[in-house]
Amino acid sequence: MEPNGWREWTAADAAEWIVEPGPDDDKYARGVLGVITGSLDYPGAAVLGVEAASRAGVGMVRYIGPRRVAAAVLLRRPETVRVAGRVQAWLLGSGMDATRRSFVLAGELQHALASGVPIVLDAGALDLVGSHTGPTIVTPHARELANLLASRDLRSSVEEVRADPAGWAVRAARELGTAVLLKGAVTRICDPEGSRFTVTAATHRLATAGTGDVLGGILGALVATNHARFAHDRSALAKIAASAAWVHAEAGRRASEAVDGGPVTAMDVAGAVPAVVGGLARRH
Ligand SMILES: NC(=O)C1=CN([C@@H]2O[C@H](COP(=O)(O)OP(=O)(O)OC[C@H]3O[C@@H](n4cnc5c(N)ncnc54)[C@H](OP(=O)(O)O)[C@@H]3O)[C@@H](O)[C@H]2O)[C@@H](O)CC1
Ligand SMILES: Nc1ncnc2c1ncn2[C@@H]1O[C@H](COP(=O)(O)OP(=O)(O)O)[C@@H](O)[C@H]1O
Repeated sequence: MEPNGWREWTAADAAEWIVEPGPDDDKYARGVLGVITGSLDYPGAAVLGVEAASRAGVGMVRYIGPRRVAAAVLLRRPETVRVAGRVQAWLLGSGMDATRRSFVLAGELQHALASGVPIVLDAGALDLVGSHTGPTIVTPHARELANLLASRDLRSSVEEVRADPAGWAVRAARELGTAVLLKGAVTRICDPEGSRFTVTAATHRLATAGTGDVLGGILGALVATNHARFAHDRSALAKIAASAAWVHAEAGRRASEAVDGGPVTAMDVAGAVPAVVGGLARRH
């Protein structure tokens, strides 16, 4: 246990948030994840997030985004659905630039935020925190958190956030009124209710482009598949986020182990996710 109530999330904890499909389940009952990510500048973020969500186990992924980005997503994951419809959770913002948001995209994001379902806000959608209506988690790295807080008149710099990530994550959760997942070698997850969890990465090889987009996909999938539990547990989102970070860290470790401790790509991490999820499910 770290000071001030921070607790390292374990495999046993994460296993509680892996939902196994049953005989009465269909794709809708398991949970549908809506994804609005990627851009013409960063199409890969959409591909990686959808790949990771699909690999983490979800009923269906609906992808909304530019036609050319959607084509790249479908090339990799042809089971992705492009038709709008009901979802149990949204993943918004990876690979987007908040300063270059089209009118159409702004409308789609607002529609998702007004839906009342749980939301994961990443990268280029972090500025939209506050217009959410359902349980929401923001998933910044240190620079993104510093920028987000500065835009809310909470003076902070990336140096300050790096010097005291725990303190700034808690401050952000209080200020924003949402759960916070602050990425780093130690990922910190907290919420306004007082949840405080850490996930310590087993390999620093995760510090490579796109692994955060993979984390977003894993988290989106776990939120969608745990949708029925939000009504009974006010800290559900923080616990799900810690579980997603644990799955991500373990997938990174296994992907690197598979190449004798060598380098991993973001797609390698996504590829290792099914075995990690399977291993957790075996603990049930
Ligand atoms: N494949 C994909 O589609 C991927 C898509 N991705 C998507 O990209 C989006 C942007 O997210 P991000 O976290 O990369 O950028 P961000 O927080 O805006 O910080 C940028 C700052 O970094 C700094 N900087 C730049 N170069 C540097 C250097 N050599 N050495 C040191 N510093 C350097 C630079 O600061 P400066 O040059 O001013 O010092 C700049 O201000 C986001 O939507 C994400 O999802 C990513 O996941 C990657 C894979
Ligand atoms: N030094 C490190 N050691 C282990 N994991 C790290 C390290 N630095 C970053 N990570 C992890 O890698 C991921 C990077 O995410 P992010 O910063 O959003 O990058 P990107 O936008 O390129 O996907 C996060 O899950 C973070 O926790």
